[in-house]
Amino acid sequence: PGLRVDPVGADGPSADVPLVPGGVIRHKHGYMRRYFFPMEPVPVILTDTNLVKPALSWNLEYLEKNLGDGDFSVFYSKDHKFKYYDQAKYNDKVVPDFTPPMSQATMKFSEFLVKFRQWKHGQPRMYLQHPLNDSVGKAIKDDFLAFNWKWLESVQKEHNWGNLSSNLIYIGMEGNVTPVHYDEQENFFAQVEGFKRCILFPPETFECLYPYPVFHPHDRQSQVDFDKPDFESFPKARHLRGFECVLEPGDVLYIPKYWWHHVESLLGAGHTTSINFWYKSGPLTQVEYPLKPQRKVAMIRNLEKVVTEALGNPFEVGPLFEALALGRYI
Ligand SMILES: O=C(O)C(=O)C[C@H](CCCc1ccccc1)C(=O)O
Ligand SMILES: [Zn+2]
Repeated sequence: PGLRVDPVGADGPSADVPLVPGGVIRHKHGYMRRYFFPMEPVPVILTDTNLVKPALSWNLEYLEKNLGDGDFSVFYSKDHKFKYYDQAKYNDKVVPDFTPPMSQATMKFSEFLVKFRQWKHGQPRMYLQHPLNDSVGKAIKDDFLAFNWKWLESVQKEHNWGNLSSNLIYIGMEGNVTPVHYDEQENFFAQVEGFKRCILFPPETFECLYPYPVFHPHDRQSQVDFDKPDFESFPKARHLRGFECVLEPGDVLYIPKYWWHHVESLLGAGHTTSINFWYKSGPLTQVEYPLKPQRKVAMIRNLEKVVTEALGNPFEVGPLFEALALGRYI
């Protein structure tokens, strides 16, 4: 459905779409940021699961009235990117000069809403990301219980997944971006309000997305900046090809474990609300050959951990793998 029109054409960006450096692409519901790689449609979006049907009434007023008086985690970013970092790895100080790219605050939902509504372009953007837990009000609890758990449990059983680990609710500003990363859990991503573009890459794209070392706070995130790609440092990023879709309220996207995904809230389309369902993986299945890319990524992660631990210094890992491979394996 997205129309690729040149933003300076007749339909140029409307007043509320800030001049985006790389340009924007018109979509029927708003604008998408333009990136350097080709994309094709995600083949399957689940539109009839009724997974979060009761939540389709969760507009901000309803949430303010019913979310209860708990504290919520809100992230701030000076730009549009909310690049996740692992606080524990940050505390380990393995990467001495790491500066967190976003700050975090906790606040009541009503306080969040006030700040969220008075936001102006140029101010730090906000992204509420919080686990749905039993601190919420009764109406939300009832809605939550009325999610289509029957369907979820049938999929979980059919694919031998582990337990549901968490449901997070995400409330983002239009234009917010979660940069490309992978998670180590299966994920059913449900869109509740607004329009979210998801760009997916299969696990074997590891070689073109150059994830940070596992001990880095940005473990599982790509070093490639989609807004300003550094092809000198990351030459294979030139070969990126993604799958994209724009999720509408009620849509569910299956994001398989180890699949890379970039998520952005459409510009000019208002705030977004999403709920994800992360599942731990089930019991390790029989190793089958040829090895699936997911298995190779897991192997690489284990090798990095073992070798870093054994060397006692992450900066010796590169030289060791060079000595092992150069002129011998490559
Ligand atoms: O559901 C998912 O997996 C997503 O990535 C959804 C994404 C926010 C996730 C925040 C995050 C980013 C990196 C590591 C852990 C958590 C969005 O909707 O913006
Ligand atoms: Zn994710």
